[in-house]
Amino acid sequence: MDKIIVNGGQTLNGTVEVEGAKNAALPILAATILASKGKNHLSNVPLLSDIYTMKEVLNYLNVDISFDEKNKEMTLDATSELNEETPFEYMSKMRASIVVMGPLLARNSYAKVALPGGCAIGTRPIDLHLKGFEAMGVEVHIRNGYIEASAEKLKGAHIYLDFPSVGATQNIMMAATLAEGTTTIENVAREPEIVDLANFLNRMGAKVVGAGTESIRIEGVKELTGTDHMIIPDRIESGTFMVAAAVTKGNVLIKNAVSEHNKPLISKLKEMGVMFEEEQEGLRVLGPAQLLPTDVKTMPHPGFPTDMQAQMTIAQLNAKGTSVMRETVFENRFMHMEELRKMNAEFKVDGQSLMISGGTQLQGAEVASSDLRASAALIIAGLVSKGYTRVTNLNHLDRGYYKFHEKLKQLGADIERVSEEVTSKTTDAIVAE
Ligand SMILES: CC(=O)N[C@H]1[C@@H](OP(=O)(O)OP(=O)(O)OC[C@H]2O[C@@H](n3ccc(=O)[nH]c3=O)[C@H](O)[C@@H]2O)O[C@H](CO)[C@@H](O)[C@@H]1O
Ligand SMILES: C=C(OP(=O)(O)O)C(=O)O
Repeated sequence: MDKIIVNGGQTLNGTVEVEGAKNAALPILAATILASKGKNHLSNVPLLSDIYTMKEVLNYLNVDISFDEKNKEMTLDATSELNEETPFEYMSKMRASIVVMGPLLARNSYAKVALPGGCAIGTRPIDLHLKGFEAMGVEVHIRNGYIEASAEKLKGAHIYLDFPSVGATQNIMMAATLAEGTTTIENVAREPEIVDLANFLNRMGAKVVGAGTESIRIEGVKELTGTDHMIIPDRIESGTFMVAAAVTKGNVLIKNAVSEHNKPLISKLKEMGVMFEEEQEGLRVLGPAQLLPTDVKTMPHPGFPTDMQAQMTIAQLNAKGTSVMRETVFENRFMHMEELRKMNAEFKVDGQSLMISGGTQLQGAEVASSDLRASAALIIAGLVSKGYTRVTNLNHLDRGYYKFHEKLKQLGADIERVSEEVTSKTTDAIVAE
Protein backbone atom coordinates (compact mmCIF):
# COMPACT_ATOMS: atom_id res chain seq x y z
CA MET A 1 0.00 0.00 0.00
CA ASP A 2 1.09 3.58 -0.69
CA LYS A 3 2.25 5.82 2.14
CA ILE A 4 2.59 9.55 2.49
CA ILE A 5 5.70 10.66 4.35
CA VAL A 6 5.72 14.21 5.74
CA ASN A 7 8.63 15.96 7.39
CA GLY A 8 6.96 18.63 9.53
CA GLY A 9 7.90 22.23 10.11
CA GLN A 10 7.48 23.98 6.73
CA THR A 11 5.31 27.06 6.20
CA LEU A 12 2.86 26.80 3.31
CA ASN A 13 3.07 29.61 0.77
CA GLY A 14 1.70 30.04 -2.74
CA THR A 15 -1.40 29.24 -4.75
CA VAL A 16 -3.48 26.08 -4.84
CA GLU A 17 -6.40 25.25 -7.11
CA VAL A 18 -9.34 23.19 -5.89
CA GLU A 19 -11.23 20.58 -7.94
CA GLY A 20 -14.92 20.18 -8.60
CA ALA A 21 -16.87 18.98 -5.55
CA LYS A 22 -17.02 15.20 -5.12
CA ASN A 23 -20.28 15.49 -3.17
CA ALA A 24 -21.91 17.57 -5.91
CA ALA A 25 -20.53 15.47 -8.77
CA LEU A 26 -21.74 12.10 -7.40
CA PRO A 27 -25.50 12.90 -7.25
CA ILE A 28 -25.28 14.90 -10.50
CA LEU A 29 -23.73 11.88 -12.24
CA ALA A 30 -26.58 9.75 -10.87
CA ALA A 31 -29.09 12.35 -12.07
CA THR A 32 -27.90 11.96 -15.67
CA ILE A 33 -29.93 8.72 -15.64
CA LEU A 34 -33.04 10.93 -15.76
CA ALA A 35 -32.34 12.23 -19.28
CA SER A 36 -34.23 10.01 -21.71
CA LYS A 37 -33.36 12.46 -24.51
CA GLY A 38 -30.02 14.08 -25.42
CA LYS A 39 -26.62 13.81 -23.78
CA ASN A 40 -25.30 15.46 -20.63
CA HIS A 41 -21.94 17.24 -20.73
CA LEU A 42 -20.39 17.82 -17.31
CA SER A 43 -17.30 19.92 -16.68
CA ASN A 44 -15.05 20.40 -13.63
CA VAL A 45 -15.47 16.68 -12.85
CA PRO A 46 -12.89 15.71 -10.19
CA LEU A 47 -10.56 12.77 -10.96
CA LEU A 48 -11.29 10.83 -7.77
CA SER A 49 -11.74 7.12 -7.10
CA ASP A 50 -15.37 7.72 -6.01
CA ILE A 51 -16.09 9.31 -9.39
CA TYR A 52 -14.62 6.28 -11.18
CA THR A 53 -16.81 4.02 -9.02
CA MET A 54 -19.92 6.02 -9.94
CA LYS A 55 -18.85 5.84 -13.60
CA GLU A 56 -18.66 2.03 -13.29
CA VAL A 57 -22.13 1.93 -11.69
CA LEU A 58 -23.61 4.04 -14.50
CA ASN A 59 -21.82 1.95 -17.14
CA TYR A 60 -23.33 -1.15 -15.55
CA LEU A 61 -26.77 0.47 -15.72
CA ASN A 62 -26.20 0.98 -19.47
CA VAL A 63 -25.32 4.68 -19.51
CA ASP A 64 -22.81 5.35 -22.29
CA ILE A 65 -19.96 7.51 -20.95
CA SER A 66 -16.88 9.18 -22.34
CA PHE A 67 -14.49 10.81 -19.89
CA ASP A 68 -12.02 13.40 -21.15
CA GLU A 69 -9.79 13.26 -18.09
CA LYS A 70 -7.34 15.88 -19.34
CA ASN A 71 -10.10 18.49 -19.46
CA LYS A 72 -12.09 16.97 -16.57
CA GLU A 73 -15.17 16.68 -18.79
CA MET A 74 -17.64 13.84 -19.02
CA THR A 75 -20.34 13.14 -21.60
CA LEU A 76 -23.13 10.79 -20.57
CA ASP A 77 -25.85 9.27 -22.72
CA ALA A 78 -28.66 7.54 -20.80
CA THR A 79 -31.09 7.30 -23.72
CA SER A 80 -30.86 3.50 -24.16
CA GLU A 81 -32.93 1.10 -22.11
CA LEU A 82 -31.51 1.00 -18.60
CA ASN A 83 -30.49 -1.94 -16.49
CA GLU A 84 -32.36 -1.66 -13.17
CA GLU A 85 -30.10 -3.33 -10.66
CA THR A 86 -27.06 -2.03 -8.77
CA PRO A 87 -25.14 -4.96 -7.33
CA PHE A 88 -23.38 -5.24 -3.97
CA GLU A 89 -19.90 -4.93 -5.46
CA TYR A 90 -20.49 -1.20 -6.20
CA MET A 91 -22.51 -0.44 -3.08
CA SER A 92 -19.77 -1.94 -0.90
CA LYS A 93 -17.16 0.24 -2.64
CA MET A 94 -19.12 3.42 -2.16
CA ARG A 95 -22.25 4.07 -0.10
CA ALA A 96 -23.06 7.13 -2.21
CA SER A 97 -24.13 4.74 -5.02
CA ILE A 98 -27.53 4.71 -3.24
CA VAL A 99 -28.38 7.96 -5.04
CA VAL A 100 -28.98 6.03 -8.27
CA MET A 101 -32.15 4.67 -6.68
CA GLY A 102 -34.24 7.88 -7.01
CA PRO A 103 -33.37 8.44 -10.70
CA LEU A 104 -33.93 4.73 -11.57
CA LEU A 105 -37.34 4.81 -9.89
CA ALA A 106 -38.21 8.03 -11.71
CA ARG A 107 -37.23 6.59 -15.11
CA ASN A 108 -38.53 3.01 -14.77
CA SER A 109 -40.77 2.92 -11.66
CA TYR A 110 -38.50 0.07 -10.55
CA ALA A 111 -35.08 -0.25 -8.89
CA LYS A 112 -33.16 -3.03 -7.22
CA VAL A 113 -30.17 -1.83 -5.23
CA ALA A 114 -27.90 -3.65 -2.77
CA LEU A 115 -28.28 -2.37 0.81
CA PRO A 116 -25.40 0.02 1.44
CA GLY A 117 -24.78 -0.86 5.10
CA GLY A 118 -22.70 1.27 7.44
CA CYS A 119 -19.16 2.52 7.17
CA ALA A 120 -16.31 3.54 9.47
CA ILE A 121 -17.92 6.83 10.54
CA GLY A 122 -21.35 5.46 11.48
CA THR A 123 -24.25 3.08 10.81
CA ARG A 124 -25.73 5.39 8.16
CA PRO A 125 -29.25 4.00 7.70
CA ILE A 126 -31.34 4.92 4.63
CA ASP A 127 -34.78 4.85 6.28
CA LEU A 128 -35.50 8.47 5.32
CA HIS A 129 -34.81 7.78 1.62
CA LEU A 130 -37.18 4.80 1.71
CA LYS A 131 -39.92 6.61 3.67
CA GLY A 132 -39.84 9.35 1.04
CA PHE A 133 -40.20 6.85 -1.81
CA GLU A 134 -43.05 5.06 0.00
CA ALA A 135 -44.90 8.37 0.41
CA MET A 136 -44.70 8.64 -3.39
CA GLY A 137 -46.50 5.31 -3.81
CA VAL A 138 -43.43 3.07 -4.07
CA GLU A 139 -43.56 -0.42 -2.54
CA VAL A 140 -40.30 -1.28 -0.86
CA HIS A 141 -39.13 -4.82 0.00
CA ILE A 142 -35.83 -5.73 1.58
CA ARG A 143 -34.71 -9.26 0.71
CA ASN A 144 -31.35 -11.03 0.62
CA GLY A 145 -29.39 -7.82 1.09
CA TYR A 146 -31.24 -5.98 -1.68
CA ILE A 147 -33.86 -3.24 -1.64
CA GLU A 148 -36.43 -3.83 -4.32
CA ALA A 149 -38.65 -0.85 -5.02
CA SER A 150 -41.48 -0.57 -7.51
CA ALA A 151 -44.57 1.49 -8.29
CA GLU A 152 -47.23 1.72 -10.99
CA LYS A 153 -46.27 5.36 -11.37
CA LEU A 154 -44.56 7.64 -8.84
CA LYS A 155 -46.99 10.20 -7.41
CA GLY A 156 -46.26 13.60 -5.93
CA ALA A 157 -46.43 13.70 -2.12
CA HIS A 158 -45.89 15.85 0.95
CA ILE A 159 -42.79 14.56 2.76
CA TYR A 160 -41.29 15.73 6.06
CA LEU A 161 -37.74 14.54 6.78
CA ASP A 162 -37.06 13.79 10.47
CA PHE A 163 -33.48 14.91 9.84
CA PRO A 164 -32.15 17.06 6.96
CA SER A 165 -30.31 14.14 5.33
CA VAL A 166 -28.26 15.13 2.30
CA GLY A 167 -28.66 11.80 0.48
CA ALA A 168 -32.40 11.48 1.25
CA THR A 169 -33.06 15.03 0.02
CA GLN A 170 -31.18 14.28 -3.22
CA ASN A 171 -32.77 10.88 -3.82
CA ILE A 172 -36.35 12.09 -3.20
CA MET A 173 -35.80 15.29 -5.19
CA MET A 174 -34.58 13.25 -8.21
CA ALA A 175 -37.41 10.70 -7.92
CA ALA A 176 -39.96 13.55 -7.85
CA THR A 177 -38.77 15.21 -11.07
CA LEU A 178 -40.68 12.74 -13.27
CA ALA A 179 -43.49 11.88 -10.82
CA GLU A 180 -47.15 12.65 -11.46
CA GLY A 181 -48.05 15.88 -9.66
CA THR A 182 -46.20 18.00 -7.12
CA THR A 183 -43.91 16.89 -4.31
CA THR A 184 -43.04 19.04 -1.31
CA ILE A 185 -40.15 18.00 0.93
CA GLU A 186 -39.81 19.78 4.27
CA ASN A 187 -36.83 19.97 6.63
CA VAL A 188 -34.50 19.24 3.73
CA ALA A 189 -30.71 19.47 3.62
CA ARG A 190 -29.54 22.93 2.50
CA GLU A 191 -25.94 22.14 1.50
CA PRO A 192 -24.49 23.92 -1.58
CA GLU A 193 -24.34 20.48 -3.26
CA ILE A 194 -28.16 20.27 -3.02
CA VAL A 195 -28.43 23.63 -4.80
CA ASP A 196 -25.98 22.46 -7.50
CA LEU A 197 -28.06 19.32 -8.09
CA ALA A 198 -31.32 21.34 -8.28
CA ASN A 199 -29.72 23.74 -10.79
CA PHE A 200 -28.63 20.77 -12.91
CA LEU A 201 -32.09 19.17 -12.75
CA ASN A 202 -33.72 22.47 -13.78
CA ARG A 203 -31.31 22.77 -16.73
CA MET A 204 -32.51 19.33 -17.86
CA GLY A 205 -36.10 20.67 -17.77
CA ALA A 206 -37.17 19.81 -14.21
CA LYS A 207 -39.24 22.19 -12.08
CA VAL A 208 -37.50 22.37 -8.72
CA VAL A 209 -37.84 25.41 -6.46
CA GLY A 210 -36.55 26.15 -2.97
CA ALA A 211 -33.19 24.33 -3.00
CA GLY A 212 -31.00 25.94 -0.34
CA THR A 213 -34.02 26.68 1.89
CA GLU A 214 -35.88 24.45 4.38
CA SER A 215 -38.37 23.14 1.88
CA ILE A 216 -38.20 22.10 -1.76
CA ARG A 217 -41.11 21.89 -4.20
CA ILE A 218 -40.86 19.73 -7.29
CA GLU A 219 -43.49 19.77 -10.00
CA GLY A 220 -43.23 16.56 -11.98
CA VAL A 221 -42.58 16.84 -15.74
CA LYS A 222 -42.98 14.29 -18.56
CA GLU A 223 -39.33 13.97 -19.56
CA LEU A 224 -35.87 15.43 -19.04
CA THR A 225 -33.27 16.25 -21.68
CA GLY A 226 -29.46 16.21 -21.45
CA THR A 227 -27.74 19.56 -20.86
CA ASP A 228 -24.37 21.21 -20.00
CA HIS A 229 -23.35 21.78 -16.41
CA MET A 230 -20.22 22.80 -14.51
CA ILE A 231 -19.74 21.21 -11.06
CA ILE A 232 -19.22 23.70 -8.19
CA PRO A 233 -15.78 23.90 -6.50
CA ASP A 234 -15.16 21.53 -3.59
CA ARG A 235 -15.77 23.45 -0.34
CA ILE A 236 -14.30 20.61 1.74
CA GLU A 237 -11.08 20.53 -0.28
CA SER A 238 -10.92 24.37 0.03
CA GLY A 239 -11.56 24.09 3.75
CA THR A 240 -8.84 21.47 4.14
CA PHE A 241 -6.29 23.85 2.55
CA MET A 242 -7.58 26.68 4.78
CA VAL A 243 -6.74 24.60 7.87
CA ALA A 244 -3.36 23.54 6.40
CA ALA A 245 -2.47 27.21 5.80
CA ALA A 246 -3.76 28.23 9.24
CA VAL A 247 -1.71 25.70 11.23
CA THR A 248 1.54 26.25 9.29
CA LYS A 249 1.39 30.07 9.70
CA GLY A 250 1.04 30.05 5.93
CA ASN A 251 0.00 32.50 3.24
CA VAL A 252 -2.03 30.57 0.67
CA LEU A 253 -4.31 31.72 -2.14
CA ILE A 254 -7.03 29.13 -2.70
CA LYS A 255 -8.13 29.54 -6.30
CA ASN A 256 -11.86 28.97 -6.93
CA ALA A 257 -12.72 28.88 -3.20
CA VAL A 258 -16.29 30.11 -2.67
CA SER A 259 -16.39 31.89 0.72
CA GLU A 260 -20.20 31.79 0.75
CA HIS A 261 -20.03 27.95 0.85
CA ASN A 262 -17.52 27.93 3.71
CA LYS A 263 -19.05 30.55 6.04
CA PRO A 264 -19.17 28.41 9.22
CA LEU A 265 -15.55 27.27 8.83
CA ILE A 266 -14.24 30.74 7.96
CA SER A 267 -16.08 32.21 10.94
CA LYS A 268 -14.45 29.69 13.34
CA LEU A 269 -10.99 30.13 11.81
CA LYS A 270 -11.34 33.93 12.17
CA GLU A 271 -12.14 33.37 15.85
CA MET A 272 -8.84 31.47 16.07
CA GLY A 273 -6.91 34.41 14.62
CA VAL A 274 -6.75 33.39 10.94
CA MET A 275 -7.09 36.23 8.42
CA PHE A 276 -8.81 36.05 5.04
CA GLU A 277 -8.60 38.30 2.00
CA GLU A 278 -10.99 38.02 -0.94
CA GLU A 279 -9.07 38.27 -4.22
CA GLN A 280 -10.15 38.14 -7.83
CA GLU A 281 -8.97 34.54 -8.25
CA GLY A 282 -10.07 33.18 -4.90
CA LEU A 283 -9.54 33.45 -1.17
CA ARG A 284 -6.21 34.20 0.54
CA VAL A 285 -5.66 32.58 3.94
CA LEU A 286 -3.10 33.97 6.38
CA GLY A 287 -2.21 31.83 9.41
CA PRO A 288 -1.38 33.69 12.64
CA ALA A 289 1.79 33.26 14.73
CA GLN A 290 -0.34 31.52 17.38
CA LEU A 291 -3.84 30.07 16.97
CA LEU A 292 -6.45 30.74 19.67
CA PRO A 293 -8.66 27.94 21.04
CA THR A 294 -12.29 27.63 19.97
CA ASP A 295 -15.32 25.39 20.54
CA VAL A 296 -16.99 23.78 17.53
CA LYS A 297 -20.18 21.75 17.05
CA THR A 298 -20.89 19.99 13.75
CA MET A 299 -24.37 20.53 12.31
CA PRO A 300 -26.20 20.18 9.00
CA HIS A 301 -25.58 23.17 6.68
CA PRO A 302 -25.39 26.11 7.36
CA GLY A 303 -23.78 24.75 10.54
CA PHE A 304 -20.17 23.63 10.81
CA PRO A 305 -19.67 20.69 8.37
CA THR A 306 -18.90 17.26 9.81
CA ASP A 307 -16.63 16.73 6.76
CA MET A 308 -14.31 19.44 8.20
CA GLN A 309 -14.37 18.11 11.77
CA ALA A 310 -11.22 15.95 11.64
CA GLN A 311 -9.15 18.65 9.92
CA MET A 312 -10.40 21.27 12.40
CA THR A 313 -9.21 19.17 15.36
CA ILE A 314 -5.64 19.68 14.07
CA ALA A 315 -6.14 23.47 14.27
CA GLN A 316 -7.52 23.00 17.80
CA LEU A 317 -4.51 20.87 18.79
CA ASN A 318 -2.29 23.71 17.58
CA ALA A 319 -4.15 26.41 19.50
CA LYS A 320 -2.79 27.18 22.96
CA GLY A 321 -5.49 26.29 25.51
CA THR A 322 -8.58 24.11 25.69
CA SER A 323 -10.95 23.64 22.77
CA VAL A 324 -14.06 21.50 22.47
CA MET A 325 -15.25 19.59 19.38
CA ARG A 326 -18.78 18.15 19.39
CA GLU A 327 -19.78 15.80 16.59
CA THR A 328 -23.57 15.67 16.22
CA VAL A 329 -24.00 14.27 12.68
CA PHE A 330 -22.16 10.90 12.78
CA GLU A 331 -21.78 8.71 15.86
CA ASN A 332 -18.25 7.43 15.20
CA ARG A 333 -16.18 10.16 13.62
CA PHE A 334 -13.29 10.56 16.09
CA MET A 335 -11.16 7.64 14.91
CA HIS A 336 -8.36 9.91 13.75
CA MET A 337 -7.92 11.02 17.37
CA GLU A 338 -6.50 7.69 18.58
CA GLU A 339 -3.94 7.86 15.77
CA LEU A 340 -3.14 11.44 16.84
CA ARG A 341 -2.45 10.18 20.37
CA LYS A 342 0.56 8.38 18.84
CA MET A 343 1.68 11.83 17.73
CA ASN A 344 1.56 13.27 21.26
CA ALA A 345 -1.91 14.81 20.99
CA GLU A 346 -3.55 15.56 24.36
CA PHE A 347 -7.32 15.21 24.57
CA LYS A 348 -10.19 13.45 26.33
CA VAL A 349 -13.18 11.85 24.65
CA ASP A 350 -16.54 12.25 26.37
CA GLY A 351 -19.19 10.55 24.23
CA GLN A 352 -19.67 12.74 21.17
CA SER A 353 -17.38 15.48 22.53
CA LEU A 354 -13.64 15.98 22.54
CA MET A 355 -11.84 18.08 25.12
CA ILE A 356 -8.65 19.12 23.35
CA SER A 357 -5.63 20.48 25.27
CA GLY A 358 -3.86 22.37 22.54
CA GLY A 359 -0.38 23.78 22.30
CA THR A 360 1.73 20.64 22.83
CA GLN A 361 4.30 20.00 20.09
CA LEU A 362 3.05 17.08 17.94
CA GLN A 363 5.61 14.35 17.14
CA GLY A 364 5.88 12.40 13.89
CA ALA A 365 4.68 8.77 13.98
CA GLU A 366 3.36 5.99 11.74
CA VAL A 367 -0.42 6.45 11.58
CA ALA A 368 -3.24 4.85 9.60
CA SER A 369 -6.24 6.67 8.17
CA SER A 370 -9.63 5.19 8.95
CA ASP A 371 -11.73 7.29 6.56
CA LEU A 372 -11.50 10.05 4.00
CA ARG A 373 -11.28 13.19 6.16
CA ALA A 374 -9.22 11.40 8.83
CA SER A 375 -6.53 10.86 6.20
CA ALA A 376 -6.37 14.59 5.36
CA ALA A 377 -6.29 15.46 9.07
CA LEU A 378 -3.36 13.11 9.76
CA ILE A 379 -1.38 14.58 6.85
CA ILE A 380 -2.02 18.13 8.13
CA ALA A 381 -0.91 16.96 11.59
CA GLY A 382 2.29 15.72 9.92
CA LEU A 383 2.89 19.21 8.50
CA VAL A 384 3.19 20.66 12.02
CA SER A 385 4.85 17.69 13.76
CA LYS A 386 8.45 17.34 14.76
CA GLY A 387 10.13 14.80 12.50
CA TYR A 388 8.58 12.34 10.07
CA THR A 389 4.98 11.20 9.91
CA ARG A 390 3.99 8.26 7.74
CA VAL A 391 0.33 8.01 6.83
CA THR A 392 -1.01 4.69 5.50
CA ASN A 393 -4.37 3.47 4.10
CA LEU A 394 -4.39 6.12 1.38
CA ASN A 395 -7.31 4.49 -0.44
CA HIS A 396 -9.48 6.70 1.78
CA LEU A 397 -7.60 9.86 0.76
CA ASP A 398 -7.94 9.03 -2.94
CA ARG A 399 -11.75 8.92 -2.62
CA GLY A 400 -11.86 12.67 -2.08
CA TYR A 401 -8.54 14.45 -2.73
CA TYR A 402 -6.82 14.73 -6.10
CA LYS A 403 -2.99 14.86 -5.90
CA PHE A 404 -3.17 16.09 -2.30
CA HIS A 405 0.53 15.56 -1.58
CA GLU A 406 1.58 17.22 -4.85
CA LYS A 407 -0.55 20.28 -4.09
CA LEU A 408 0.98 20.52 -0.59
CA LYS A 409 4.48 20.02 -2.01
CA GLN A 410 3.91 22.89 -4.40
CA LEU A 411 3.02 25.05 -1.41
CA GLY A 412 6.35 24.19 0.22
CA ALA A 413 5.60 21.08 2.28
CA ASP A 414 8.32 18.44 2.62
CA ILE A 415 6.13 15.54 1.55
CA GLU A 416 6.43 12.39 -0.59
CA ARG A 417 4.09 9.64 -1.63
CA VAL A 418 5.81 6.29 -1.93
CA SER A 419 4.20 3.48 -3.83
CA GLU A 420 3.97 -0.13 -2.77
CA GLU A 421 6.78 -1.04 -5.16
CA VAL A 422 9.13 0.99 -3.00
CA THR A 423 10.52 -1.30 -0.31
CA SER A 424 10.41 -0.27 3.32
CA LYS A 425 14.22 -0.01 3.10
CA THR A 426 13.81 2.85 0.60
CA THR A 427 11.15 4.45 2.80
CA ASP A 428 13.55 4.38 5.72
CA ALA A 429 16.18 5.98 3.50
CA ILE A 430 13.83 8.90 2.73
CA VAL A 431 13.25 9.38 6.45
CA ALA A 432 16.98 9.11 7.21
CA GLU A 433 17.93 11.76 4.58
C1 LIG B 1 -21.63 11.69 -0.95
C2 LIG B 1 -22.03 12.73 0.04
O1 LIG B 1 -22.60 13.76 -0.31
N1 LIG B 1 -21.72 12.49 1.29
C3 LIG B 1 -22.02 13.47 2.32
C4 LIG B 1 -23.46 13.27 2.77
O2 LIG B 1 -23.59 11.93 3.22
P1 LIG B 1 -25.05 11.32 3.50
O3 LIG B 1 -25.97 11.81 2.45
O4 LIG B 1 -24.89 9.87 3.67
O5 LIG B 1 -25.37 11.99 4.89
P2 LIG B 1 -26.78 12.27 5.55
O6 LIG B 1 -27.00 13.74 5.61
O7 LIG B 1 -27.80 11.43 4.89
O8 LIG B 1 -26.55 11.69 7.01
C5 LIG B 1 -26.53 12.51 8.16
C6 LIG B 1 -27.02 11.71 9.35
O9 LIG B 1 -28.36 11.28 9.12
C7 LIG B 1 -28.48 9.90 9.35
N2 LIG B 1 -29.48 9.34 8.40
C8 LIG B 1 -29.38 9.61 7.07
C9 LIG B 1 -30.27 9.09 6.18
C10 LIG B 1 -31.32 8.28 6.67
O10 LIG B 1 -32.16 7.76 5.92
N3 LIG B 1 -31.39 8.04 7.99
C11 LIG B 1 -30.51 8.55 8.88
O11 LIG B 1 -30.59 8.31 10.08
C12 LIG B 1 -27.08 9.35 9.06
O12 LIG B 1 -26.85 8.12 9.68
C13 LIG B 1 -26.21 10.46 9.64
O13 LIG B 1 -26.05 10.28 11.01
O14 LIG B 1 -23.75 14.20 3.83
C14 LIG B 1 -22.94 14.01 5.01
C15 LIG B 1 -23.42 15.00 6.04
O15 LIG B 1 -23.13 16.29 5.68
C16 LIG B 1 -21.48 14.20 4.64
O16 LIG B 1 -20.68 13.88 5.77
C17 LIG B 1 -21.06 13.31 3.48
O17 LIG B 1 -19.78 13.66 3.02
C1 LIG C 1 -18.15 11.11 4.45
C2 LIG C 1 -17.82 11.53 3.22
O1 LIG C 1 -18.21 10.92 2.07
P1 LIG C 1 -19.24 9.69 1.88
O2 LIG C 1 -20.58 10.16 2.28
O3 LIG C 1 -19.16 9.41 0.43
O4 LIG C 1 -18.74 8.57 2.75
C3 LIG C 1 -16.98 12.74 2.99
O5 LIG C 1 -16.95 13.21 1.84
O6 LIG C 1 -16.34 13.21 3.95
